[in-house]
Amino acid sequence: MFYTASPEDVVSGKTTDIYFLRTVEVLKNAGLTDVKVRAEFHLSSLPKDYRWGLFTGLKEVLELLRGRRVTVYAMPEGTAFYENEPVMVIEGPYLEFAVLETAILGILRHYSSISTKAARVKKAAGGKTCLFFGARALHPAVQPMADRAAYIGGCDGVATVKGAEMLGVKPSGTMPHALMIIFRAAMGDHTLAWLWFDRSVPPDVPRIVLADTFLDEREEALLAARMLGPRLHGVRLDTPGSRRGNMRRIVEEVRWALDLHGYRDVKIYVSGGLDEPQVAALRDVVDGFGVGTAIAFPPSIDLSMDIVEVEVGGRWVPITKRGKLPGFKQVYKCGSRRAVAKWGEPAPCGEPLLQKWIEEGALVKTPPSDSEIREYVLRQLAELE
Ligand SMILES: O=P(O)(O)OC[C@H]1C[C@H](OP(=O)(O)OP(=O)(O)O)[C@H](O)[C@@H]1O
Ligand SMILES: [Zn+2]
Repeated sequence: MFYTASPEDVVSGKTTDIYFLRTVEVLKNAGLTDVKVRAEFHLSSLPKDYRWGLFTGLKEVLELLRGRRVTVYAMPEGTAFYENEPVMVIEGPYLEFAVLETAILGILRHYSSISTKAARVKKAAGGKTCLFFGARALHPAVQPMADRAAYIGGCDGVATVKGAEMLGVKPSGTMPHALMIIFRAAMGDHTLAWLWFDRSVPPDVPRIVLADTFLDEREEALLAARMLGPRLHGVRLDTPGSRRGNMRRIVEEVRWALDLHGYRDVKIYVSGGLDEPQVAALRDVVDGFGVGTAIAFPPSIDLSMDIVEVEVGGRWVPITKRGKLPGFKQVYKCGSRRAVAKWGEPAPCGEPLLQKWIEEGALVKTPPSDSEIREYVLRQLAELE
């Protein structure tokens, strides 16, 4: 048995915090079943050193809310946002979505945390390829959403079959150290693993060999280049921490040696324990990165939901708990600046960001594809600090 919730559990509200079930009971007993609210999703403080967040997870939230008597306004999935900006607003009878608040926040926070970190790593990579290798850090049941979050956040590829299938892309990956270990033990020569890899995998799979298992990276890279010649697409250096020292110098030495021997086309990829600083430090000497744990377990984008208006006697009354800003708000993108204004007031500048996606339970706007969201994110990355 896996300790995972089924889609039915989620849609039926079974994954809710218990106090929402009790809240529903109390409101029903008090005859307050039809009170309509406007509930705003926002965050008060970004993680340390973060200047923006990336709003993702909307596609699944719309799936969850479809058919419920609510109207949903939200920034398009993949929009960069700042502190105290509403990213989404749910309007309708509170009891229509009270037991879904936990799930909605869980979807938005988990997606946005991974996507924001993926975007930061992709930005640190300065245009170089950045593959998400983090499946092994996660419970397999949620792994496809992590792949989607990393992909729409800007990663160029994902490594799992299921994640790639759901995204409609080919899975990206190279080979594990296990392959060379077995060939070394069973046939006395770990480089035979590369030969059998080349003979075995489909022709469209790039021949990227792991060149750090037993020998020095420069040595293994040259052995691979000599063995596979023009069939060798690249080498992956996943150097163990005990040998890592100055990774940049190791990469520069491998690059120099490959070029010296006429293998200028062989690319160099690096993986293993990478985060933003290491990616930024290596981006001018490598052709791409494999990043796992740092994206799979990112700092939390702490979105929260707060009621900001309640309908009383047919009129919307602004109301919030202390520390929040009452009232239904729109966010305007004014060039590189943002403005938040009361919904319905004249636009202070630029373009409104929150759009209507669901009206009274019916989807009124088609969500973009995952690759369109990723392109949208990459366009924004260029102007984000
Ligand atoms: O989570 P990260 O620290 O960013 O690491 C991500 C990489 C590194 C790891 O190497 P190994 O653990 O050696 O695994 P394998 O031999 O199976 O490639 C594996 O290749 C992951 O894809
Ligand atoms: Zn390994």
